[in-house]
Amino acid sequence: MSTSLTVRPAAETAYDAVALGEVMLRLDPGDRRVRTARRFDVWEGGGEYNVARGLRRCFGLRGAIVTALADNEIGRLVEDFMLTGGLDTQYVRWVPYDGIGRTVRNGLNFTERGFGVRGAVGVSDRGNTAVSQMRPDDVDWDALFSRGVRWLHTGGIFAALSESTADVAEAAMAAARRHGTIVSYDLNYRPSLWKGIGGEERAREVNRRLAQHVDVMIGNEEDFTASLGFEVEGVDENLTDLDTGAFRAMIETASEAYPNFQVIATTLRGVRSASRNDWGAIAWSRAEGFAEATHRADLEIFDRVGGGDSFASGLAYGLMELDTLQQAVEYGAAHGALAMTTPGDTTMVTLPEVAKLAGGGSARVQR
Ligand SMILES: O=C(O)C(=O)C[C@H](O)[C@H](O)CO
Repeated sequence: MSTSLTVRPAAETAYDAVALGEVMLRLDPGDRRVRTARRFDVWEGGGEYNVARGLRRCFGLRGAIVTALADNEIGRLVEDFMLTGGLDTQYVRWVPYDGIGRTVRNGLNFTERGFGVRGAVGVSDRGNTAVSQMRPDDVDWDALFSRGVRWLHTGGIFAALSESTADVAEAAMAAARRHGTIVSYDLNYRPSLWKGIGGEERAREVNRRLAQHVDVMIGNEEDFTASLGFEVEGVDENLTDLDTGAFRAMIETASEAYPNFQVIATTLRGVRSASRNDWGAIAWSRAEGFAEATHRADLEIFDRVGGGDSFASGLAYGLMELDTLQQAVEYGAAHGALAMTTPGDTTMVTLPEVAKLAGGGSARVQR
């Protein structure tokens, strides 16, 4: 266990990680475009879910997902993916389907991954979903967390789904902390979601309220600015001439504003094109101070969606199972980098691959 956090020992818990969030069906046109597609690959994805699934599938920890789905064939396909992802689905709330989706439906996410100068394009079709209609008392949070949970992960995507989901997140986070569960939150600012419910002003009000229940706060520079109002001075959106000093200053300000934050972590991604990034990460903890992951210049990317979530799951794994914040941030950055080499939103890589890259290994053929 890292010296940055006191995480409950696995032996006295039912789950290592529980995620609260939406799980959508991702429709992926492969190397073509959505607008001219004739067939799609399907995957599942959701910012919060991807983290628990990564902890299960790559890192071998025990996880559950709390979400809601309309009970139709699409919802059951998402369930099939979640079962393949290895998460316990007993906390999925199944809402009767009305036959045409007038009152309740499941989220669809059409995303093409871009190539070179053509950026990735995402179109989500996720209004009026079962998960957006969740209420705080839909789940008996005290019953769940009294079973013993080491880690809860949720975030700013779930909080932005409707007027009610921020209250659901707050109920879950408060209950988790009452039972000694570490709470992580990825700000994941999505302007398209906040637009219908009060825009950036509401995003800040909601995220500032929820931040008071967070132990481990995660986001990139845009997230910290749009969601919490902390500026990273002097960087442009492509992070050219990256100066990590500006990130350190922002993190110090955030740590003073929220004494409950034990760890703050941000990815450093300079987007050179759809298929190339500069990639790194910086983390801070109250106990250990700053740690920076190895900076990877000009990283090749196959599918960037979910890279930040895989960073979060590698970081969480490190904070639960490894010794130092430096190891945790290296595992996060390595897992994020590797997850972006495969299609879909979720990880397809193994713990030995993450450990090797985090330790400075190369991509030489293994046979
Ligand atoms: O939940 C969303 O908004 C998505 O776009 C799904 C993706 O899996 C997720 O955001 C990746 O971080």
